Amino acid sequence: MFNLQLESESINTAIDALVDKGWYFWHNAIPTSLCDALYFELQQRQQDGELQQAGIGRGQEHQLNQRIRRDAIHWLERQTPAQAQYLDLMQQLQLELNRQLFLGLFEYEAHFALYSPGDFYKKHRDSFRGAANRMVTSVTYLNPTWQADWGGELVLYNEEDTQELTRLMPQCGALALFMSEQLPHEVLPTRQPRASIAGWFRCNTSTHDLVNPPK
Ligand SMILES: O=C(O)CCC(=O)C(=O)O
Ligand SMILES: [Fe+2]
Repeated sequence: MFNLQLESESINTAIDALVDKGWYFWHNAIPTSLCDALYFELQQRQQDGELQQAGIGRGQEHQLNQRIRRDAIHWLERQTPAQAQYLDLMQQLQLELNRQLFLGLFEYEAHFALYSPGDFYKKHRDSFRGAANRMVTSVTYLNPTWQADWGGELVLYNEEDTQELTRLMPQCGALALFMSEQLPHEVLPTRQPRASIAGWFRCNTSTHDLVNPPK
């Protein structure tokens, strides 16, 4: 697995969709071999007790809230070749987003997420009060197979939150992209362990008198 690249034509399709409708579901975006390696790593980290309960908010506002989200996470920091390859692919996407949308994205952050049976993430937007610097959300799904009756769909709603836009099954190698502040979304309760990498392309808001929040 060397020099993996996202297909440039598909990147253009994805960016066009983000502009037109605020979201895109990219089937088979991430090569299966890389997904397998990431899936294995996530399972290993769970067995070794290296996942942490996910929280809501950052810094002082950070609080565990089991009623809203129940996944367990681990931040990616290029600890393994698989993590580095995944982050390289997202960097490729970031360069194109910058070039085509002039978003001024300067950073990408991502964590593994494991939803155990019964886990969910209630409807929310991916930005925090006073730190609206997440521009585009990415979620890659790692389970080798997913069946329709296993639940765990990602549901996207329109900006006004009056209507469901789509319901996406966490299929292996698929990459969901959407505008972070715009679209409310939720993860429906899953019946099987559900493995993913959630990430955010962020822009620098420090120039607007906001201090960039710590992880
Ligand atoms: O896993 C997903 O499909 C979405 C996760 C999510 O909304 C989040 O982590 O903010
Ligand atoms: Fe989210």
